This record gives sequence, structure tokens and C-alpha cells, in this order.
Amino acid sequence: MTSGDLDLVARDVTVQFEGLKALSGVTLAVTRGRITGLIGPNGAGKTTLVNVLTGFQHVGAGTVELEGEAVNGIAAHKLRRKGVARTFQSGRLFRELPVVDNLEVTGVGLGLTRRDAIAEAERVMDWLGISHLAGTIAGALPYTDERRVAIGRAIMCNPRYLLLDEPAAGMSEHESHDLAAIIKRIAGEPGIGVLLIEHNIGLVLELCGRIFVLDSGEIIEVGSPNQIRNSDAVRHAYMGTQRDEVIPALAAVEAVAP
Ligand SMILES: Nc1ncnc2c1ncn2[C@@H]1O[C@H](COP(=O)(O)OP(=O)(O)OP(=O)(O)O)[C@@H](O)[C@H]1O
Repeated sequence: MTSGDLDLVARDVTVQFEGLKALSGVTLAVTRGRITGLIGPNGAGKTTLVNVLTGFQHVGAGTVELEGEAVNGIAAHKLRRKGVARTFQSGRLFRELPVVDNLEVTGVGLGLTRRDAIAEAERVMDWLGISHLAGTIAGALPYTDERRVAIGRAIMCNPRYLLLDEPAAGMSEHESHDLAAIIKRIAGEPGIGVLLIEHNIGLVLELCGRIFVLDSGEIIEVGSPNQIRNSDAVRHAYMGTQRDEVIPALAAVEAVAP
């Protein structure tokens, strides 16, 4: 895999926590304008890889490259200014502040004046269709709106890459459907490279052109949705895990696939 002009790449990355190898020689690329999937059973190393790609986790070996530039060791807030944004499994909103202030604070943190940050917050809320939530205190939001606001914060100031860590967790089918539309728009019009980490396998198979599968810190499969559906290694990885509901999910999607 080569690092192109339009890629965020982890190359041969290893991360060790004391005795435990969380990632072993992992290579993965996120490409501008595409939605890339990352799946794997609990504890496979998905969040650790997101942390590596966003500057929250140092690597023991390997490199991280942003559009050809080595960015190993660059702090998370600096990488964010370079256009690498993420969401967290926990929303991480300022719960006592209104939604618009949550976005504004992010804009100011990224170097905008207050006035420009408010204008950018309004643009993002409008784009996401959440302008009606501007004055709502973040801590009072229903869970799914909280997730949308977290995505709003992440797409302030036009990032080039967006890493979504389990954005559909706890969502109903209908809510996941709405989320899918948002993710498609993010990769489409602004041409953001999206990495989607999800246990909702149907969502990943629907949205992603290329899917990486992690198991015990190693990439065990990379391919199109069809290749992932037909992979014995993927089924085997999920067997007997807390996520073995993924196996029938793979079969169910296969049954309706053209
Ligand atoms: N800071 C840390 N210190 C020690 N061990 C850690 C740390 N972070 C993660 N781990 C361990 O590394 C492994 C990978 O964890 P990680 O959270 O990346 O997996 P995951 O695939 O995101 O899991 P999940 O689907 O449950 O969120 C796990 O065994 C986890 O316990």
C-alpha cells in the first residue's frame, strides 16, 4: 500500500500496553472522499488504531502518514488542525453548554475568532440539519441528537479526514438509517475521508467500499463488502465472542444483496 496525496495511512503499526500487543504490524489507509470500514470483535484493537491515527496514542513501531507527510508523534490537537478529526465512543460534549457553544468552543480551539467560530457553528448545524438544537443544553439532548452534535463538532472547520468510533451504538434501525445518510454526505460533497468503526455490520456493509477486519491486534481481512461477507476468517473471528450476532448479520445482508 502506498501513501498517496489523498490518504491518511497507518503503516506496519505496533502498539504494546505492558504485556499486551494491542496492534501488531497493522497497515490501513483512509482515502479522501471514501468511506472505509473497520470492524472486529471486542478488544480487537479498533479504538487503539483510531487513537494512533489521530495522535492520541504513540506507536511502538511503524509510521502514520498524512498525505505523504510522516506525522508520528504529532500531538492530537495539532493533527486536528491539520485536518484529522474524530468522534469518541462517549460523546465528550460540554454537557452544561448549549449546542451552539459546544461547536463554537471547538472553532475557537481550532484558531477561529469567536465571531468566525459562531458563523462556522451555524454553517455546520445548518448543513447537518440540527439548527433547531442550537440553544439546547447538550446534557439534555436525547442520545441520538448528542451523537449528531458530536459529529458536528468533529466537522467544524472542514477536516479532511473523520474517524467515527461506533457512531451508531445504541441507535434504532431508523436512527442508524438517518446516520447513514449523514455519513454519505460527509464523504460526498466535502470529500472527507471517513473511517467508520462499527459493530453494526449491516451499516458497514452498506456504506463502505473497503473494509478492514481486525482481530487480536492484526488485520485478518481487507476487501469489498462482498469479500467480507464471504470470508471464513471474518466469521471465524466473531465465533464465540461477545459479538457473535455479527455472523447472522453477515448472512442476513448476504440474503438481500443483489
Ligand atoms: N490504555 C490501555 N492500557 C492497557 N491496555 C489497553 C489500553 N487501551 C486498550 N487496551 C487493551 O488493548 C486491547 C485493544 O483495545 P481496543 O479498545 O483498541 O479494542 P476495540 O477493538 O476498540 O474494542 P471494543 O470493540 O470493545 O471497543 C484490549 O485488550 C484492551 O483491553
